[in-house]
Amino acid sequence: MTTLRFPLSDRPEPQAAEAAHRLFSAGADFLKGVVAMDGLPDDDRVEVCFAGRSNVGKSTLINALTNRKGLARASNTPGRTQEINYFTLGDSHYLVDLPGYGFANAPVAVVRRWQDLLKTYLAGRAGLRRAFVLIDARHGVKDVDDEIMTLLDRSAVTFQAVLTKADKVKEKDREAVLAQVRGRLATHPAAFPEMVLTSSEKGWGLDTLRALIATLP
Ligand SMILES: Nc1nc2c(ncn2[C@@H]2O[C@H](COP(=O)(O)OP(=O)(O)OP(=O)(O)O)[C@@H](O)[C@H]2O)c(=O)[nH]1
Repeated sequence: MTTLRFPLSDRPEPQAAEAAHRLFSAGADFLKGVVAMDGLPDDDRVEVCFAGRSNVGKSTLINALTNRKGLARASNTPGRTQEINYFTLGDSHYLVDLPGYGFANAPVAVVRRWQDLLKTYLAGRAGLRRAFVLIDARHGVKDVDDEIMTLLDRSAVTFQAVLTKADKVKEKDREAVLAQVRGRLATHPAAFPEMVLTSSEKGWGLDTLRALIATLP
C-alpha cells in the first residue's frame, strides 16, 4: 500500500497531471438535478460520483476541483443538497454530486427515498467508473459511511475514500484517523486501499484527485 504523507505530497505523475490539466481546463458546468431515475442524462460519458455525510465538504470539494466557486452549492445548512446533481466536465465526463446522508432528524421517508434512488442509481450506470466516498478527516469512518460502502460493495462499484478538511486535524491525531479509515476500508471488497487526503481550503490533494479522475481506466 502507498504510504501517505500528511499533508499529501500533491504531485501526480507528469502524464496524469497533463491529462488532468486537459480535462479540467475544458470547464465544468451544472447540467441538471435529478430526483428520479428517468431524469438521468444519457449514459455516454465517464462518470464519477461523490458521496458523503451531510456537511462533509462535498460541495466545497467539487467547487475547488473544478475551480468554480458557485458550481456546487456549498452551505452551512446540513442536508440541503437533496438531488443527484450532474455536472459536465468537458465533453467526456460527468461529475455526480450525490445527496448528503446521515444528517440529523431526517424523516424516515426521506431517508428511504434517498436509499432507493441511490441503490437504483448505483446499479444502473454503465459509465460510472468510480465512487469517491468523502470522510471528514476529523471524525474518520462512521457507521453510516460503512453502510454506503457496503452498498457500493454490493453494487460492484469500486470506490475510494477521500478525506476532507484535513487542515482541521491536529498533527498528533493524524495517524490515528488514517489507521481507523484504513482498517474500515480493508473490510470492503470494492474499496481501493489508497485514500486521498484533501483540504479544499488549503488546496491539498486536489491535483491528485483531478489526476485520478482524468486517468480512470
Ligand atoms: N476548514 C475547512 N473547512 C471546510 C473544508 N471544506 C468544506 N469546509 C466547510 O465545511 C462546511 C460544509 O461544507 P459543504 O461543502 O457545504 O458540505 P456538503 O458536504 O456539500 O454539505 P451538504 O450540502 O449538507 O451535503 C462549510 O462551512 C465549508 O466551508 C476544508 O477543506 N477545510
